[in-house]
Amino acid sequence: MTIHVNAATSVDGKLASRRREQLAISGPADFARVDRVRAANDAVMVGVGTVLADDPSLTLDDPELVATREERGAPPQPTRVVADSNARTPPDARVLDDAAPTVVLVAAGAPDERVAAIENTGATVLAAGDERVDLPMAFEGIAARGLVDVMVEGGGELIFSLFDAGLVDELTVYVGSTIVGGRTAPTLADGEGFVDEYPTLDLVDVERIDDGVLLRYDC
Ligand SMILES: NC(=O)C1=CN([C@@H]2O[C@H](COP(=O)(O)OP(=O)(O)OC[C@H]3O[C@@H](n4cnc5c(N)ncnc54)[C@H](OP(=O)(O)O)[C@@H]3O)[C@@H](O)[C@H]2O)C=CC1
Ligand SMILES: Nc1nc(O)c(N)c(N[C@@H]2O[C@H](COP(=O)(O)O)[C@@H](O)[C@H]2O)n1
Repeated sequence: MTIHVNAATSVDGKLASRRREQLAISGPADFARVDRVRAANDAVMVGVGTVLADDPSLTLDDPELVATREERGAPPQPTRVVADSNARTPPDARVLDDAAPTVVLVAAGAPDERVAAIENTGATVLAAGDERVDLPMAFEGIAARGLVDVMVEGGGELIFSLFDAGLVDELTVYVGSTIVGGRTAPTLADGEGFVDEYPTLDLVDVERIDDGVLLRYDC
């Protein structure tokens, strides 16, 4: 199993503004790179905070990338995965449309009626953990369904938990040339934050793309 986290931040490390609305930090070349990373993976994952804030589709729009996947015997679109302990994903969210398969990871305590509403859209609901999605257990569950190479697009709460659990293999961060600011604006890694011990990463590549820089780390 491999877990590749990719995100775009401002120079000051923000994923979005304090309004928590989707912010285009990447330029066209970086968005095209993100699509190639999506195409290379079995699944594209976000936390429910990103679904509620951005209503992303998490699909491939470029027919050439779809064709490349089909040539290697993969499904046309990667499976979308949402970490959503309490089944808060709205049934009309774009991640629950029929453009690609979707797995919603919930906790055992998720309300039955919300789980049923998600299942009625055709998505698969997998329970892992009691109160909150247990990420190692959840990844075992999706690996059993053949989803072994996973790209995670955010947001900061989910990314922190993945580092906290030691689950990240690769991190790519596109740093756009802008300042967002705001003490409550989401950052690359939010959660409780580390103290005393911090994950250290190996910087393996630096590349200029559009008007920013792509940093690539082994974790
Ligand atoms: N620039 C970029 O590259 C990106 C920017 N964004 C931005 O980030 C913001 C959203 O980020 P954020 O609010 O952090 O949301 P996340 O997408 O990280 O979702 C966080 C939620 O995921 C759920 N979750 C389930 N299991 C876990 C777990 N084990 N660990 C952590 N979270 C878990 C939690 O809700 P629950 O307890 O209900 O399960 C949690 O509140 C938006 O403003 C969006 O625009 C997002 C992605 C990329
Ligand atoms: N790589 C990257 N650069 C940015 O500037 C971004 N704002 C994001 N956001 C992520 O992309 C998702 C949108 O996906 P769709 O275009 O709707 O498929 C969004 O939800 C974030 O995960 N990423």
